[in-house]
Amino acid sequence: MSSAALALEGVAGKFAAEAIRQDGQGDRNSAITSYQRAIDALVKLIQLFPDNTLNAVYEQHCYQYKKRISELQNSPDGYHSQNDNNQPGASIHASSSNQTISSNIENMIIKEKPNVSWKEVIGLEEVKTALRESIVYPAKKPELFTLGWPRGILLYGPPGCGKTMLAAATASEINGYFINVDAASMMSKWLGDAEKNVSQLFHMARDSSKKENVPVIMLIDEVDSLLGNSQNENGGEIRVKNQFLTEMDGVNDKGKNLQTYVIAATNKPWKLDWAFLRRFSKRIYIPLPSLETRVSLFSSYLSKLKKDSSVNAAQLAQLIEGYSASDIRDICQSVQLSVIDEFFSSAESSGNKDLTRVQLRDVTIDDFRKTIKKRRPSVNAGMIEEYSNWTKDFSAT
Ligand SMILES: Nc1ncnc2c1ncn2[C@@H]1O[C@H](COP(=O)(O)OP(=O)(O)OP(=O)(O)O)[C@@H](O)[C@H]1O
Repeated sequence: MSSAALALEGVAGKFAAEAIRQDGQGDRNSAITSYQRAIDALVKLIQLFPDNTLNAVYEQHCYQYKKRISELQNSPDGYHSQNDNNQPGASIHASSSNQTISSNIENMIIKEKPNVSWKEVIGLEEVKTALRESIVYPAKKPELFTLGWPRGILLYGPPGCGKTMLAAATASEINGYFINVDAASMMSKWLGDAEKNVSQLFHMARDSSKKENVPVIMLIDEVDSLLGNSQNENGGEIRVKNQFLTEMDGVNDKGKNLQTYVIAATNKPWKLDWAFLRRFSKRIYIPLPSLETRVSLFSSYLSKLKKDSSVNAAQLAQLIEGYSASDIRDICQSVQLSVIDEFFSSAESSGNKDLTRVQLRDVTIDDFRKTIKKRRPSVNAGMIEEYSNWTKDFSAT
């Protein structure tokens, strides 16, 4: 989460805590004002950061605060309808309410049958082979694996190179559910006790797999944030980690009857300790795209662009060594946006309201050069060296 989002979240949390205290003391008017301020801060947070995975949780808080404001405004003493479990604050500090934690967890995870295919993941052929061997084959023919097979797979490497896509494509290949969880959000104070979140999550994955008899792939993104430096109020990182390890042991020991796989993803594998790594017996590096992959990435994006003959995937791929796949996508998008911008500006300045008469101009290689000049790769050379050092010591495919 960005520091601006964190700061805003802090403001909302402060008002909410104040509201709950005032509410508890029977200070109705102050409580209403503080609940309203908490709502305002949360609404702003949701508007400014629409992609934040915690937004569903914030919305739920807003709903509860609004409900409480209307109770306070409408009943003579404002207090008769409450009990401890449905106090508005119970879900913020949800340390004792399993039900709230469970609904929060369900809100923040996406359980879906994904429609990403292997073909859409460009390059990374060795990684796809490793995932086929570790997940796809055992899921399709478990009886062949008399010695068992690994359930925990770690994907590590720079951001934006396909870790999430690969996990989703694997789930799609075995026609399974894909549960995508952001570990940093799971540790957030808004979701209460992180230790319970972890067990709830595994419980839900196992349950879905058993009840519906489908394999489940659980992707835990930013898994390093489970293991330290979190904002967990109780400072319970060790307990969270132990809970996670226990759950992983449960998954690893279940034999061929359990079709639940845990893919952990991280950009900072060096933050993971051995107790953790031991449970992830496959550890696979997802590198920056090679020259060949960059050519394929550009070819794929260029095929959807209106361009002139100066634009050529092989030449562009040479220009952007060190960039990630998502950098490449962003560059192509940004080039397209700049010509679309021109399209609308020229239509407006010529007073031409009929957009069908204006022509979108072709993208040229110069458009790309300008955009690339303004945009640095999102990963630096120092980090790549760190990955390669870590790979020497810990990779396992
Ligand atoms: N190998 C790839 N082939 C095609 N597109 C890719 C590939 N890798 C990344 N992309 C593009 O970049 C976007 C981000 O990729 P993805 O989320 O899989 O990266 P990630 O490695 O999981 O990043 P992070 O570490 O930030 O979570 C994808 O939605 C896709 O558009």
